[in-house]
Amino acid sequence: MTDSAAALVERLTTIVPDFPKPGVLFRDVTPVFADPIAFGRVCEALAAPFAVGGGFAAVAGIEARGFALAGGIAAQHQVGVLTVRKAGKLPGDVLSEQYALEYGEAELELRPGQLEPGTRVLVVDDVLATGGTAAATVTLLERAGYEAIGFAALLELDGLSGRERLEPRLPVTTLGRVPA
Ligand SMILES: O=P(O)(O)OC[C@H]1O[C@H](OP(=O)(O)OP(=O)(O)O)[C@H](O)[C@@H]1O
Ligand SMILES: Nc1ncnc2[nH]cnc12
Repeated sequence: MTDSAAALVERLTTIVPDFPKPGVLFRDVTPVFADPIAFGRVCEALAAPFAVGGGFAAVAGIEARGFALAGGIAAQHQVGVLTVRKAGKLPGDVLSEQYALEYGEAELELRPGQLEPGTRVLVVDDVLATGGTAAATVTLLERAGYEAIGFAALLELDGLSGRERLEPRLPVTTLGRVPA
């Protein structure tokens, strides 16, 4: 039988204890990216709920693992990619947002003016934990004048309220829930 995208994520994701800090159970999804069948299939599954209705005209990938997913989805749907990067990586004028993580503080940046105002953008990342990263990304996209139409991730971590934080702002799809 053909494995579903959710089954592939469950089977291929590995758990790394105490990374990047003691006490964190890190979910490493990079084996999903390395598997040619799984990568295409998860990209299809992440975007499918958002391809109906008005669809999306761009995909925003969050550094770092969101970049791979955004590229895969964008190629399948023939739309462009926006890269949402950690502070200090993008040249020129940037919009910045600070946020809190499961394991620290960080800042994300986006170059404005790359797409038409009102462009419908799907936001993608590997893992939804507290939702701080995704919320900061949605804020950056809105500040740039775009419409964030949904958030999609491979995994969400239970008990960190990421979904609860995001759903008042936009629809959320993930391919699996795992303990934090
Ligand atoms: O929902 P949150 O609590 O905000 O956490 C989710 C974020 O944490 C991880 O990235 P990380 O910040 O570790 O950076 P990396 O991609 O550079 O490893 C993950 O890839 C998400 O982007
Ligand atoms: N436990 C975790 N595993 C992978 N990515 C994460 N981002 C935040 N928490 C994470």
